[in-house]
Amino acid sequence: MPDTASEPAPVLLGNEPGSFPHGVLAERHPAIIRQVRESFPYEPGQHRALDALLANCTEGEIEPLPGDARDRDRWTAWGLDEYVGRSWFDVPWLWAESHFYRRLLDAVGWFGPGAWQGIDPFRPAKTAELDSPETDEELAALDGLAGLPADERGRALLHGSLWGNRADLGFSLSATGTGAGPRDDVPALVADDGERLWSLLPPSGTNTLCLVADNAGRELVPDLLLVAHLLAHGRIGRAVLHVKPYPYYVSDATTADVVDALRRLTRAEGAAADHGRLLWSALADGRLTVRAHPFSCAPLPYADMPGDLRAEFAAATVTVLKGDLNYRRLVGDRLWPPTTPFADVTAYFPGPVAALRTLKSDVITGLDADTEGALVAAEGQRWRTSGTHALIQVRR
Ligand SMILES: O=P(O)(O)OC[C@H]1O[C@](O)(CO)[C@@H](O)[C@@H]1O
Repeated sequence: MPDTASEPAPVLLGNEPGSFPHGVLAERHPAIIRQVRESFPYEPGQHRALDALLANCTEGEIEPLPGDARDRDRWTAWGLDEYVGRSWFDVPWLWAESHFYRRLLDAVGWFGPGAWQGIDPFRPAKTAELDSPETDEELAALDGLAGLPADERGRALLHGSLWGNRADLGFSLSATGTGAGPRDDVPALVADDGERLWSLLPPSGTNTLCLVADNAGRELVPDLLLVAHLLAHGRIGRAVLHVKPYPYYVSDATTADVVDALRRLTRAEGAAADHGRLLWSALADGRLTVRAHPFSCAPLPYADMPGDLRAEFAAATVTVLKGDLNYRRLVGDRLWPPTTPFADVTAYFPGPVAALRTLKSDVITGLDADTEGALVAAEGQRWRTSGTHALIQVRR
């Protein structure tokens, strides 16, 4: 196996029965179709389209997009023509998963025209999570941080944002995703560059943070609290929040989810409402911007990002990417040896970059050999996908 990024490791495919990627395509995608079908009083055409998608994505071949699809050229550029006629299991796993959500939205009428245009099939699950007692408790806990020095509060909020990534609704559909926490003899945090991240954001009031969000609800709320804290304490003067232009990977945040989360914060009490109001006014005066770039739903690694997005990340003091999928796209969706240096695989990224992620897929880089050894000794390879470990990795 290679141990440097100059010899890329194999791209993950979903065609090995028993593997994590295979389970996602063969089991999780059908479960997502079931969940979506149960969440809305869909009409016959939508049910037929969901039946067809279920058959196609489990037993069929990737099909061309209809001639009038508005994003046909985009998907052509993203490799569709190359994969048409092939099994979903034989193309890169990242590509197959991403394309699944494009097709699912088509089946329920998201792209329109028609009465169901823009109706998010995952919205019921997202709003239930936002309205849950757990969210109440997390927001109330913010008041308990009030007495801490600002830096300690910042570190607590960073960890809130990191572990918020466990709250992934797609992940919770999967039996492999549930499980006990890590054993006492292995670290929950398998890499911790937290202090390096803080050192990139001195309280000068002039730094720009690009935060590439992941899930809505119980992940986005702590992400927003962290942004509010950084703005309030001058560690950043401006934040750009990247969300998805359409519903994706079940719970990924869209602009509508940002609005829901901000309304939830401002309706809360105590410190949560203060943070919500700060963000509300930051949106109004331009200190906080929301972006929904098409590439955020691309089936490709960030190494292939277009020039405008590259320029945006290049202009940031640091770009923080949240979550497992963004990590896969950042380092490449490949079976790297775990000790492959994070700095090598992210060398292409146009500026300082940080990953905050709980481990929910086989992809991992930047571990030291002792940590990898301890994880394998304690858990075999389960630590890669169980969602019970996390990391903070930074490349300056
Ligand atoms: O919400 P996250 O952290 O990006 O995770 C998405 C999850 O979905 C998967 O892509 C599987 O569907 C996993 O790789 C990953 O665990």
